[in-house]
Parts: sequence; C-alpha cells; structure tokens
Amino acid sequence: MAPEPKRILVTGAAGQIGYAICPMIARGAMLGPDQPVILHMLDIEPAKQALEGVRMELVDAAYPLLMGVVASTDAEEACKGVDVAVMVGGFPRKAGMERKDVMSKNVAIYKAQASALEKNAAPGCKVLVVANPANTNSLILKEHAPSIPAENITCLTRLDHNRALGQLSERSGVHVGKVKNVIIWGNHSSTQYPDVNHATIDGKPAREVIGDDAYLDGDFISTVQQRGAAIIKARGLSSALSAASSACDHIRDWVLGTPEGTWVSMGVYSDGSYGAPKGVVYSFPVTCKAGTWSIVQGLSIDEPSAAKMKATGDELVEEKALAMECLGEAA
Ligand SMILES: NC(=O)c1ccc[n+]([C@@H]2O[C@H](COP(=O)([O-])OP(=O)(O)OC[C@H]3O[C@@H](n4cnc5c(N)ncnc54)[C@H](O)[C@@H]3O)[C@@H](O)[C@H]2O)c1
Ligand SMILES: O=C(O)C[C@H](O)C(=O)O
Repeated sequence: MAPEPKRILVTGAAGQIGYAICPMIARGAMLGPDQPVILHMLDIEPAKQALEGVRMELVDAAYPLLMGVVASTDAEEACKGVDVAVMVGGFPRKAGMERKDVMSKNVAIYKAQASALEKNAAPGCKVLVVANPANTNSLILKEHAPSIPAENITCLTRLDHNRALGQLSERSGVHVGKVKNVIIWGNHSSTQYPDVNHATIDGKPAREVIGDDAYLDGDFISTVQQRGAAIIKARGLSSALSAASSACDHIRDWVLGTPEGTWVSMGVYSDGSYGAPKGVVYSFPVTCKAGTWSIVQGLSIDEPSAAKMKATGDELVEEKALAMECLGEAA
C-alpha cells in the first residue's frame, strides 16, 4: 500500500527557484520515488496569477506522485498541516548588491512567517530556509517560532557543498559521484569556508589527488565562495536549478539518511562545536539518520582553517545584530 502523502510547503513558489523545485518534488527527488506528496505553494498577492500558472502546469504534467496542490497567497492556509517547509520566498540579490542589502526586506518576512508555521504546520515539521540571508533568516524564524524545536529549523548550504564537489570533480577529472566529504563551514556568503582537508576523491585524500595545495588554498576557495555572484553575472539572475536541486538533496538526506561514510553540510543552530559561535545558524558537516542530523565530531582543524571558521562565525554574529536592528529588537 502506498504511504500517506506528505505535505510540502514551498514559499515563493511563483519565483524562479519555485518553478524549478516544484516539479522536482512532484517527481520524488525530495522524499523518494515511493512517497506521494501534496504541494502547498505560497506567494504574495502580486504574484497570484503567476502562481496559478504554476498550479495549472503541475496539473498538466500529470505526476503520478502528486496527490494535490494548494496554491495560496495566505500564509496561514499554505502552512496548514505541512510536514516539510522549504522557505524560498523573498527578494533575491541582483547584480551589484551585497547580501546585506537584501537583509532588511527578507528578515521581516521570516519573522512574519514563523508564526504562521508555528500555528499551522504538522508536529515535527522540518524547515529549510533557502532565501537569503539564509542563515540569519532561519535564525529569525527559529526565534519567532519557539514551539518548533531548534533542530527542526535549518538553512541551505548544500548548494555550496555541491559546488565544492563539482569544482574538485572538474579539476581532478573524476566523476562528482566519487568526490566526498568536503565541508562548508559557517555562513552561506562569501566568508564561508569550503574545507577540503577531509575530502576524498575516489577514496583517496583530495589533496593527494589534486596535488596542488596553492590551488586548493586559493582559487578553489574563492571560486566556491563567489559562485553565487558568478552565476548572477552570467545569467543576470541568481542560481535556480542548482539551488532547487540542492534543496531536494538537503531534505532527502535529512529525512532518508546520509549514505554510510558520507557527510553533508547543513546550516544548523550552533551548539558551539569547533569553536563556532553559539546562538547563530552555522554550517557544519553532519550525518543524518532516522530524520535527525548530528554534527560530525572529532575532525582535526589546522590553524589556517580555524581562522577562516572564526571569520565566517564573526560575520554571522554581526548579521544577527544587524537583523535584530532591522526588526527593532535587541540582539
Ligand atoms: N541558500 C542558497 O543557496 C540560495 C541559492 C539561490 C538563491 N537563494 C535565495 O533564494 C531566494 C529566492 O530566489 P529566487 O531566484 O527564486 O527569487 P525570485 O524573485 O524569482 O522568487 C522569489 C519569490 O518569492 C516571492 N515572495 C516575496 N515575498 C514573499 C512572501 N512574503 N511570502 C511568500 N513569497 C514571497 C516573490 O513574489 C517571488 O515569487 C532569494 O532570497 C535568493 O537570494 C538562496
Ligand atoms: O549569491 C546569491 O545571492 C544567490 C545565492 O545565494 C547563490 O549562492 O547562488
């Protein structure tokens, strides 16, 4: 017998990531090929007609796993009974803008939607924040939805993780499926630290296979840090298909588990592991089992890495203060 359908909320569903992720979810890329889903799509009033267009296309695509679509501009209605919430709604960065420029608009949205989720989501709902500033938006959501356990609120750094895997694959000529265990530490911003010190390529240490420490400590890091900006420059729009695909990867691994011997990067509420600041959402290496994530412990950290991990943590503390200021709250 087929399992009961799971309800998945996508906010900002009429936008570009929304348009890419809804069909992926309906095809089973998020919860697996045997799990029926009901899509809840939320957007704002000015996007109502476009949202209806997406709903019509989902019906037209006749997905076997898609058991229903709720398309709404009312956050309370859209959040009713959802098991997974993918929070994409907000304003994207445009060419020439720093992520901080989008902060004031987006944190206010996350404060407002926290209570809609808290009141209406199914118990145990897993939340993934994609909209930027992703770490700080998810922190604001957590602070304003106190009845949702902190461990159920995460942000997307899997895109950065996948970007790092992709770069190592291109450089080594080894298929990306054989590249494992990079780490994204900290913020989903240009201060993030993509760390290859524990990564493997075809089972061997990445540093040994690449054989070029100057590249790994230089261009590799800046390429991953700046990839979002490079996509904006190339497309005139921020990344969408890769963001959507990585968001599916994030939820799939969280719900169904990470493969044995493999970790992934997730932005989670910091417990201070590896000297990260507490009270912010910081990206760590995690493994997932039975719907829960745990931070991989005991990895050796050299001094240059520790300095980069601190710099991105410091930025998150600053972002938190700025967000609180935008919301008129004390940090
Ligand atoms: N974390 C990541 O890795 C990552 C990657 C790519 C993009 N992003 C971010 O994701 C967000 C969405 O990007 P996009 O390219 O889809 O943008 P987009 O502008 O195409 O779509 C955003 C949608 O959100 C809607 N929206 C605005 N306010 C809303 C609200 N209060 N409630 C519900 N919906 C609302 C808009 O109407 C629009 O349809 C941006 O903040 C972008 O910077 C994050
Ligand atoms: O960098 C951005 O503003 C877009 C997004 O966060 C990305 O990483 O592609």
